[in-house]
Amino acid sequence: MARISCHSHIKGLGLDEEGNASDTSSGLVGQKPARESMGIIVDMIRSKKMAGRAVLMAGPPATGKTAIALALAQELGNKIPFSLMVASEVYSSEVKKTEVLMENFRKAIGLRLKEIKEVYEGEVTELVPCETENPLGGYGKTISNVIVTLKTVKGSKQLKLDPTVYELIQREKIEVGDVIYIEVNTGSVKRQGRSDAFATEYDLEAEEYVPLPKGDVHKKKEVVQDVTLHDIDTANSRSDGGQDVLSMVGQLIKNKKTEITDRLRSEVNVIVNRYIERGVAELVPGVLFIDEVHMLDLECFTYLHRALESSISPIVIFATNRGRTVVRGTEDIKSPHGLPADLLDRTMVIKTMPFTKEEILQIIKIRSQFENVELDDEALVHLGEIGFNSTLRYALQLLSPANYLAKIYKTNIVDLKLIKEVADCFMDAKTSAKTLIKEDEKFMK
Ligand SMILES: Nc1ncnc2c1ncn2[C@@H]1O[C@H](COP(=O)(O)OP(=O)(O)OP(=O)(O)O)[C@@H](O)[C@H]1O
Repeated sequence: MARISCHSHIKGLGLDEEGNASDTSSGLVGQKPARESMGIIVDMIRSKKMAGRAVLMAGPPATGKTAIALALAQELGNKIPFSLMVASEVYSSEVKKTEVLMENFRKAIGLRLKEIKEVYEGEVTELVPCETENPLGGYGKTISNVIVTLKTVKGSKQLKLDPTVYELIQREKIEVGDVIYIEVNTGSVKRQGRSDAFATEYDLEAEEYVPLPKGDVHKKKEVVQDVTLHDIDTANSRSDGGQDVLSMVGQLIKNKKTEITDRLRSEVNVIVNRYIERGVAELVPGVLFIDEVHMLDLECFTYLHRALESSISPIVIFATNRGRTVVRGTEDIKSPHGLPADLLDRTMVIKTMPFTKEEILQIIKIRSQFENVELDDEALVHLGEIGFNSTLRYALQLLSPANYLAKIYKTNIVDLKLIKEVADCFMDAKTSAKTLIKEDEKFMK
């Protein structure tokens, strides 16, 4: 069963070519001004004019701040890094607050490495392993070499390769008809996809089809790899980490937070800067999204202020649903959104507004389709009412239990009676708060 998260229905900002938002598009409903402002930010990020800036998304709970930020990530695609954190993540007993922030900052800064490699590239037209008697005796046979013929638009070439390369070919599951390249220096083999000539007529396929390469089989090729600074830090924190950024990229391992020291980071920065100066690498400032930013304290804000001014800063997007509140880490300094005045001054604020009844109905409809919940009209209208009178989140959360009840009652359609039944089972936050106040009043009497 596929897992569905609360934002899975969001596929992008849903803007047209001129950057205007329609009522409902790409899973997003309403919030047109906020979506259009985000659209401008996407363009500025793409043209690299946004680094070191901060954006604050402010609005009441469940008005789509996180949803719009995730839509921005979808618009940016996977070549621009996007790192998402919730502010309370910084409070760990093992890792310093600033360390957590620094790690997320570096996850949001990408590096595009370009390397000119000498390769053999083409579509495999022949793949024949040659066997010989095992030189150590015994009955088995061993592979002495492998014959691979590669074809390009310009011509074809037969290569006689070492048995170790054959192992790599097997590991990459390469067959005749695949387009591959073999690096001359390292012997590593990379499968780029299946040749266009084998493309089928299916509407949906897992296979990626690539055109027949141009030029000679033996050539110099520019290979591009996208990594983040955090990837390089982690690769380097290994005891056997290499000295060369490019060689380290291939050795990415699991996170080992405590091993990445400030010294290591500054060493990585020096190497990265050298690569940038030589034109081998290009810095790609990405996006760091910090949700519930009012949870950060003064120490974190001071750190953020400094980090935003550094030459390699990503774009930072904050989100909060608080109005005027005390800045954490101070005695009683109140500030809008719980952000210190100087940091607030640096940010551009995007506002999200409460949804109308129509918009709430539309979102519930999209979600019910996404979660495969068949609602009848009355049930949909009633859920809309619930969403409008309590919160959108509460209405969305009732969908799954209602569907579950429907299964118990052996029906496929969730009707008004079922929605009323689940709404009786689970209380929303507002009703719960009112009940508690009443209880308190009774107690005081
Ligand atoms: N404009 C929208 N279109 C479609 N779905 C939306 C929209 N806005 C919010 N949603 C959905 O409503 C739910 C709540 O939204 P979200 O978590 O983004 O709110 P939020 O503003 O970040 O809330 P909070 O301030 O409590 O963190 C999510 O499931 C989200 O996908």
